[in-house]
Amino acid sequence: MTTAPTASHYIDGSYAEDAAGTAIDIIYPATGEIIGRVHSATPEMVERALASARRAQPEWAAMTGMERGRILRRAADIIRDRNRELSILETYDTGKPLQETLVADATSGADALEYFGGLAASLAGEYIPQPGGDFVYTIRQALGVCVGIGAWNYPTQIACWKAAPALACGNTMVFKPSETTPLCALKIAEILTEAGAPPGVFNVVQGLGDVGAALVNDPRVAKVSLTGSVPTGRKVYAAAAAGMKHVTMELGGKSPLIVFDDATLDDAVSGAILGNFYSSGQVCSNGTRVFVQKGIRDAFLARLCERLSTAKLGDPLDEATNFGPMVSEAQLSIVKRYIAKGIEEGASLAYGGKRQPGPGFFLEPTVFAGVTDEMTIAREEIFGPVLSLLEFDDEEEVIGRANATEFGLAGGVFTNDLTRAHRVVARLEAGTCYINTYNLAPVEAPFGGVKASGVGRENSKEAIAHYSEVKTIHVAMNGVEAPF
Ligand SMILES: NC(=O)c1ccc[n+]([C@@H]2O[C@H](COP(=O)([O-])OP(=O)(O)OC[C@H]3O[C@@H](n4cnc5c(N)ncnc54)[C@H](O)[C@@H]3O)[C@@H](O)[C@H]2O)c1
Ligand SMILES: C[N+](C)(C)CCCC=O
Repeated sequence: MTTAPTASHYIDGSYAEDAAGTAIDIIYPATGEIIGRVHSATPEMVERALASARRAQPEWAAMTGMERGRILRRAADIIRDRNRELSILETYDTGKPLQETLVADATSGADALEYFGGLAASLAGEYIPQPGGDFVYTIRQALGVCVGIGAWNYPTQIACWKAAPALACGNTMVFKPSETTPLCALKIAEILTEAGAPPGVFNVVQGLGDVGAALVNDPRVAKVSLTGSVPTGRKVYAAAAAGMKHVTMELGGKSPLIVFDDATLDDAVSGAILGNFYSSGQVCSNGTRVFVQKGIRDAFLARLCERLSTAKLGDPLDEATNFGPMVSEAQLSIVKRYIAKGIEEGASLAYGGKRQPGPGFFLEPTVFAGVTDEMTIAREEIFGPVLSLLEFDDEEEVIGRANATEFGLAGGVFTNDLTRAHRVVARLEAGTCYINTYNLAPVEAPFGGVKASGVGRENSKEAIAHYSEVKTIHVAMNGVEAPF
């Protein structure tokens, strides 16, 4: 399978190239080898993409929801048919194990296209009766040209989670993938064209933050949806506000996962594994602050370390591998610095912590015990396979500590006392909470954060409100009275 893309960008229904743009190497995280190259979009490419999206939008919005939905659902079918090929590409782009990408990436993208394709025909307004037979009705209209900007951990999923609701509502999109993972969004663009999306409906341009900023600042853009870190979110939100644009911000987290004494031990350990080591820990919603009640603490730590010793690190294309490399040397270095900081500040390294010898960006799953709330590893998003274990005594205490963060993406609780479970999640300051499970994100359910972790929601019917506007129309049936 060739991984090198046909060209860097996808504009107006076909691939486009401008070699004048700065070259960006595509590096396979498992070997460190360069497997392709794209060029950052020049101002001319950005202009072509925005002009194409602008041109295509009225015609796309004028199609019925049924017609748009049919195209999105066809794209979902094509993605499912090519799941293996797309999953391999996702693995080359990110390094995530094929075992994982086969079930979590293109499939999640297909779910989004199928779900919003199904909703597209039902996007309707309201009829509101008024005195004397007058009435008001509302219609739901597209915003116009939307910009999507992606992070590197879920390149296919992020492209689809943004494109599907945007396109279902009659918007067009210019999407900029992360510079670290430029491959997968191009395939989604190609597939949407194959499914019947007119030229310009979904465009992809490559580049770093400057290209993202050029898109966000363009006056033709009505909405910006970013998946990325909080610092980038602050910049993008501010730039969008200057243009009074709509935003969706899917940002970082430092989520609490609370394990009470009465939890089923192996389920709680499974939750901690899913919430810390899936995608080598590079997941926004990860429950990286694992608060364990004192009575179960030793058993939890022992069982966690025992189960981590069975993780299979290695070639991500081998379907037996369940723990892959970090996405890049740069991200690995960031995480190694956090590990060093954890040791320096007095946390006890209970498992892992070392880079694997050989090529690629492999880092062992890492567990710190004896972590306190003030330590850097308990406060900052690490975005790597590092779990911090903190101890607690009682419910009231742990809720206060869990909420003592600027982030608010997710939170979880493991307990067999379901009354307590509901009581605790009701008080967690988080957009998505889990009871006796962790890190699920089906397309039918809203996903997003509160506090610094984000604005708006992706997925579910909630996303429709973030990609459309309501127009109110007042109709008089009995003439018009005026004071003079
Ligand atoms: N909440 C979620 O759903 C979610 C999902 C995945 C990742 N994330 C977060 O993403 C982060 C990791 O991804 P990352 O390192 O790619 O994030 P990042 O913030 O460095 O970059 C995200 C994207 O923004 C672009 N960008 C950077 N500066 C910009 C600017 N000034 N204007 C416009 N665009 C700009 C980048 O090129 C990239 O495409 C983590 O914080 C993680 O928690 C959040
Ligand atoms: C589907 N997951 C695993 C919750 C990932 C959502 C996107 C965050 O990084």
